[in-house]
Amino acid sequence: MIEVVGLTKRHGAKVAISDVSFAVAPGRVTGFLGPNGAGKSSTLRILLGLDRADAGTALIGGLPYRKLRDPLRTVGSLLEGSGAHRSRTARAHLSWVARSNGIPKRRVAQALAEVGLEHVAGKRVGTFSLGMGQRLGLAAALLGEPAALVLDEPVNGLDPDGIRWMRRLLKEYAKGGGAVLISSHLMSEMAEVADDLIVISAGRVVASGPLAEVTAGHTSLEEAFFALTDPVYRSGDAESRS
Ligand SMILES: Nc1ncnc2c1ncn2[C@@H]1O[C@H](COP(=O)(O)OP(=O)(O)OP(=O)(O)O)[C@@H](O)[C@H]1O
Repeated sequence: MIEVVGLTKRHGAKVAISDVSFAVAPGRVTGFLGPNGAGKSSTLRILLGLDRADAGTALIGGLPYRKLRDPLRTVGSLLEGSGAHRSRTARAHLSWVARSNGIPKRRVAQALAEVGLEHVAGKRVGTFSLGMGQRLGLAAALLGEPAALVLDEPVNGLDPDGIRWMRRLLKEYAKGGGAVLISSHLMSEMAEVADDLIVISAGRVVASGPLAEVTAGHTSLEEAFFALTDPVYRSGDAESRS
């Protein structure tokens, strides 16, 4: 469903990502895991047509985002908050998104219910907590009933109940055949929700595959992660030092 091949992006002399390749399959939750600054947002911004790569391709359903006819019907996304205007109500915001993307009006109430915001549909977005804003952003992502979801740090700002709810929603979405790509720097989160994992460090993919495969030979995802991302381990110096 999502295919990224050889993606490279520089900001001046700084290489944000280098030769990043991975695939996201339908019916699976794929976790994009890496420390802050590893290149997750840079990759997702290119995938969603918000930035251009210096090399490589990023395809969703076989097309680059900018070539999709009805993007929100193919891929729903959440990057840094809901993007809604503070003076708009949640319902007005989603109605506007629906109208401008050829999505039937009935989906507005449905999406609000799917994220548990139906009781605050008439409230201004400016009064929302961080968690409510995340839910609204997710409602916009779900609006077009897309085949793929791409979410950058979706549990940010959610309380423990909200985190559990988000996990369930993403798992259900994948169970229904959706391809879900979520980024996070939280290992515990990924261990709970991901079927497949892509680990990125310093702009490069250092491991990818089913969660069990990536963690094989390690006692936990945390241990696997440090073994994969610590340059000392990676170069094999860990053994030669002992
Ligand atoms: N517009 C920019 N100009 C200069 N450098 C940038 C720009 N955007 C990203 N970078 C650099 O590229 C690298 C990757 O950043 P990116 O935001 O993609 O990482 P990330 O994994 O999403 O981390 P975070 O979770 O902190 O956002 C970082 O070193 C960052 O400083």
